[in-house]
Amino acid sequence: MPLLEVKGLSAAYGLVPALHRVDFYVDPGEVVGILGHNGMGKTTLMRAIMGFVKVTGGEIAFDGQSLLGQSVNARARAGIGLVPQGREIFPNLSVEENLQVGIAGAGGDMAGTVAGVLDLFPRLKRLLDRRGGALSGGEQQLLALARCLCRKPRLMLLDEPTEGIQPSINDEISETLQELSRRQDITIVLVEQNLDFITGLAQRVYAISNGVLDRQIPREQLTDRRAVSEFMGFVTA
Ligand SMILES: Nc1ncnc2c1ncn2[C@@H]1O[C@H](COP(=O)(O)OP(=O)(O)OP(=O)(O)O)[C@@H](O)[C@H]1O
Repeated sequence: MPLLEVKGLSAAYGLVPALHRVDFYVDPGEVVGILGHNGMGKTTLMRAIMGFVKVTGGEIAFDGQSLLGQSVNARARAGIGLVPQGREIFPNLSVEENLQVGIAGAGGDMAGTVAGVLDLFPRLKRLLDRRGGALSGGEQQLLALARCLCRKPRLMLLDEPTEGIQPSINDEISETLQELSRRQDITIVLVEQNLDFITGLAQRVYAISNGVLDRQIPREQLTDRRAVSEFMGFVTA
């Protein structure tokens, strides 16, 4: 059974449609990529799964249970974690405090959880006392990923983790996510415009274009930029 199954999902902002009958699934342990240009509906899709965007039709099932009608908090408790675009961190808290703040009061071994997550982020380990706002964009993205992991999600939704980030840190983010998917029982859905990043990580890749997501890009075509452009809704000359 898929861990996440999205069927015929539609969403709109007022009268303007943003997602049209989106269909895809993610099996447990997979890294699935969704490739799309600006404004094609990637963020809307991630936010709809997390419960921030009202859906107008279709179904989202997580672990066999419908998510529709469930609050954002209930979805988070069920094991879904969103790392939003724009690296949601607290700029005035230190790196260490940023990691603690989301799980304070949740019970359990907070120090152990933070230490376990930091094992995957050697760069952050060296910056524990640095204010979030004084980190580079790439370091902030690593911190946003680490913050999400402290809540021990089973499914991570990543909204354009490489946006505006230096290629050198992209490689580090990619390696961290690869290591994470090898080491832990975690499933990842990643929306991106960055083809190289997505093909380096994802086992399967879908294309989203104008809110329509119904086609997986065959693995062997991911190296053919013209074919990928066509899947993304732009036919090159
Ligand atoms: N709050 C909103 N109100 C009205 N329209 C919106 C809102 N948010 C997004 N849209 C519109 O919905 C469509 C999809 O936007 P979305 O942010 O999901 O795209 P995206 O693929 O994530 O783009 P980007 O790569 O630029 O972040 C766009 O046409 C956008 O203008």
